[in-house]
Amino acid sequence: MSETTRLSAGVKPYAELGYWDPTYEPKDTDVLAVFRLVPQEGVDPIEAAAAVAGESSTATWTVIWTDLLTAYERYQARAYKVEPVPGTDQYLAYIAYNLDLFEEGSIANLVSSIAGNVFGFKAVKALRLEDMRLPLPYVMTFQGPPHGIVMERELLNKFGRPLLGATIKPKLGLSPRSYGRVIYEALRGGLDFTKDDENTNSQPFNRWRDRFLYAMEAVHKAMAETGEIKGHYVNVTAATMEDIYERAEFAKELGSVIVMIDLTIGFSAIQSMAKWARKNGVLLHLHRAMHSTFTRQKTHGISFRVLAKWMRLAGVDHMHAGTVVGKLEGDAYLTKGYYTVLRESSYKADPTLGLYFDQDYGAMPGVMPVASGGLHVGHIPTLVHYFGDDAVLQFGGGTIGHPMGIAAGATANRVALEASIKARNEGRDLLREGQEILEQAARFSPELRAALETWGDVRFDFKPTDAPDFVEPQA
Ligand SMILES: O=C(COP(=O)(O)O)[C@H](O)[C@H](O)COP(=O)(O)O
Ligand SMILES: [Mg+2]
Repeated sequence: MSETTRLSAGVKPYAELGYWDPTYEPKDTDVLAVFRLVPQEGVDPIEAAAAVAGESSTATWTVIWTDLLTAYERYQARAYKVEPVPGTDQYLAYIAYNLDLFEEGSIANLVSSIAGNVFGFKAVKALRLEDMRLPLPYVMTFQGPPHGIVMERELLNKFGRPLLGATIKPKLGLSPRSYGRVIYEALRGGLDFTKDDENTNSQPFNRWRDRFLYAMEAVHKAMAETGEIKGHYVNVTAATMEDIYERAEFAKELGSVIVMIDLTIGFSAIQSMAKWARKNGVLLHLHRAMHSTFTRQKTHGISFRVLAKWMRLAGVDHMHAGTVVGKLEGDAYLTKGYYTVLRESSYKADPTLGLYFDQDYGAMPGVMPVASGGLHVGHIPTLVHYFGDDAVLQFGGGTIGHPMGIAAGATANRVALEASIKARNEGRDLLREGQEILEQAARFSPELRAALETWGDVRFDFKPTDAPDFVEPQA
């Protein structure tokens, strides 16, 4: 476009200002984003896509002469592909951003850029950030997980199987001493970890310092009795960074191998804690509290796969990533896609897993995904089938609700897991033969037998899908 055209004042379509360029070939170093976009009635989808590209990079609503004081063409994001989603009013808009638009190593900057204003644009009825490709030179400006999956296994000295955990329940109301007793029972019974819940912070009936003391006493006792390394995710979530550091330091002093934060503390606080965790040799567990407010709707918000990618870069060792089978929503194939985003060193685009772009993380370690929410022993073969070894499987109610007690609940989970791993290693099909494998193991485990009798029928309406119910349209 000539500079005279550009310079003439007034409001011009974003598409005409260079924010739409179907001939653009994305560079290896570009940040790529794909948005699911529903334009308002009467709005051209290409103009809507160009508007998103404009607002998330350099543009404002009218032509401004100061653009000419910059290398504006370099800084303009470009919508380069807009595809209709058949049978809907939706479009997939692909946008490329020059790497210079982003500050190194800042999730806050990335989110303010890509999601700053565009979700409130009048031109779009709905908008969802489906996926992003983050180029390796940009990935390398982030610290990433403080330790990662490989180092976590070395620290814990646990290999060849998923790890087992439990959220302490009831999540609110227990006194510190009773709380510690639940931790001790669950760990001595066979779990690797127990965990504070997302809203277990420092309530009047259970202040953080007291909770940490009793929790860590329980952990040390269970370790001494079992000869295994154990952990309790002490939730250090608090109102200010000073408070968070104070709690994390105290957890470390008490010998905790892991601390926990909630997503609600914010992206920069998470990055600060990632640095603290690496410096102090403590694992960092992230609960995704609040994520469903923006990840759940299918046409508006931000996909969980994008959040998972951001959190890997921000730097956590664990992240809740869905279960497929439990009490919370989640499609099997899309959830597998989230696990891929968290764990693999690199992967190729795969529409069946909801992965729109290739991604290369270089040497950045993987995050251990955590499956949690409404799980019980009956789910274990399916979970191992879908997620393999590098995951934490967590059973709160499914440990603490066991009719023979908490330690028995933990033992039932450990036996079911080890039986499933043995069967898988012998080449058995965990999806088809899961029930039979558990029944066989229960012959030698009264704890597993009782767990199956109590929860065996609780399915949360789960039906294993053989094929994804979601396939993205091809151009
Ligand atoms: O309290 C629990 C699980 O308790 P229970 O095992 O008794 O259901 C966790 O907060 C959820 O796992 C959150 O879900 P997600 O991990 O999917 O974010
Ligand atoms: Mg919870």
